[in-house]
Formats: sequence, C-alpha cells, structure tokens
Amino acid sequence: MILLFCGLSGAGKTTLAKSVAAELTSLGIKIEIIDGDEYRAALCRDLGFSKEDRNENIRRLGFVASRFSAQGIVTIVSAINPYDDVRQELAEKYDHVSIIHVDCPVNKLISRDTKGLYKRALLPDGHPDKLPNLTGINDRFDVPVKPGLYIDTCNYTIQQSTSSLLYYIINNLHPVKQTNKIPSYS
Ligand SMILES: Nc1ncnc2c1ncn2[C@@H]1O[C@H](COP(=O)(O)OS(=O)(=O)O)[C@@H](OP(=O)(O)O)[C@H]1O
Ligand SMILES: Nc1ncnc2c1ncn2[C@@H]1O[C@H](COP(=O)(O)OP(=O)(O)O)[C@@H](O)[C@H]1O
Repeated sequence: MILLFCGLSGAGKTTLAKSVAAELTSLGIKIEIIDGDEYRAALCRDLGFSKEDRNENIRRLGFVASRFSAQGIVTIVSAINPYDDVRQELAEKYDHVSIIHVDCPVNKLISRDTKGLYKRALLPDGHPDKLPNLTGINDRFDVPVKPGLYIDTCNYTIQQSTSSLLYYIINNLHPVKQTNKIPSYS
C-alpha cells in the first residue's frame, strides 16, 4: 500500500510519518518512509520547484514506493505533492495508492515556520533572500477533492492525528500477492 501524503511545508507530514511508523513497527508491520526532503538531497538533487520538476520528483518517489509496496511494505511518500495531475497519474499507475491530505491553514504555518521558509517567501519582491515558489504563498497547491483520508493538524494533536492515520492504514492493509509458489522438497 502506498500512502501519498500531500500538504504544505510544516503541515506535519514528516512528524506523522515518523509517529505512525513507530506504531506500525511495534505491531510488527513493515513500513518505509520516502521523504521529499531526504530524496531531494539524494536521488533528486537535479530538481527544483517548477511544476515540471515537482512532478518529476513525485514520479521518482512514486516509482521507488511502488517497489517497496510490491513487497508488502506499507510505504509513505511524504512530500508536498502539490499538483492533482501527478497524484492521479500515480493512483492510476500503481496498485493500492491512497491520497492523504495533511492539512493546516497557511496562517498557522506562518506562525509555526519551523524552517523559516515562510518568512523568506513573504519578503518584499526584489529582496535578495526572498524564496520564490513556496507552496501556499507564491505557488499553487491543488486541494485534493476526495482524499482517502483528511488530517487536520491545526485542530488535532499529534497523537490524535497519528491514531486516525494508524486506524486508516490498518483498515486498508492489502495482503502481498504471491506470484511464485514455494517449492516443496518432500
Ligand atoms: N520553494 C519551495 N517550495 C516548497 N518547498 C521548498 C521550497 N524550497 C525549499 N523547500 C523545501 O523542500 C521540501 C519540499 O520538497 P518536496 O519534495 O516535498 O516538494 S514537492 O513535492 O516536489 O513539491 C520542503 O520540505 P517540507 O518542509 O518537509 O515540506 C522544504 O523544506
Ligand atoms: N497534529 C499534528 N500533526 C503533526 N504535526 C503537528 C501537529 N500539531 C503540531 N505539529 C507540529 O507541526 C510541525 C510539523 O513539522 P513537519 O512534520 O516537519 O512538517 P512537514 O513535514 O509537513 O514539513 C512540527 O513541529 C510538529 O510538532
């Protein structure tokens, strides 16, 4: 199963991916997190934040996710994933894809601003430190119309958000397809 997170920077994607991973691991369920920030530092170093580059980023993460998922590993793609077209593309291309909207109003994110990105995006035009293309400020985010799960991280605690995600995963687990029979030597 592939959980395709989408949500603005600071909405809680990484926090929830890690907390649900800890819960699943304690239940003996295998989980892999494919984190946008980490993969941008490794597999996707050539990509920026244009629409084309973001979609290419998501396609690469989706491909890697499909390999883990095919082995029966619950796989979270934790990225902003702002565009509906590429989300739908992956949902059609791979089995058992769920879109999970991790949501928080932008005003709250501006006050959280854990990485200082919002402050930089809100600088006046022409300022040398201004960050262009920050999703939710000066770049588009397509709100998913019918996500598999909606998580409101503004009005619910980390524990409550983790529980709703855990419940969703457990209720949607798929058994791994066995293509080869185990040989019998008796
Ligand atoms: N302009 C701009 N817009 C959005 N994000 C920016 C930008 N510049 C840098 N960052 C940092 O990159 C992280 C987002 O990478 P993603 O791979 O998740 O983005 S995307 O899905 O391809 O849109 C994002 O990580 P998160 O904060 O964890 O979401 C930021 O740390
Ligand atoms: N319900 C919640 N779920 C997730 N994070 C929350 C929640 N409430 C507050 N937070 C805080 O919001 C911040 C989210 O940061 P992070 O997980 O790095 O976001 P993202 O990966 O989406 O950029 C963290 O500081 C976290 O403690």
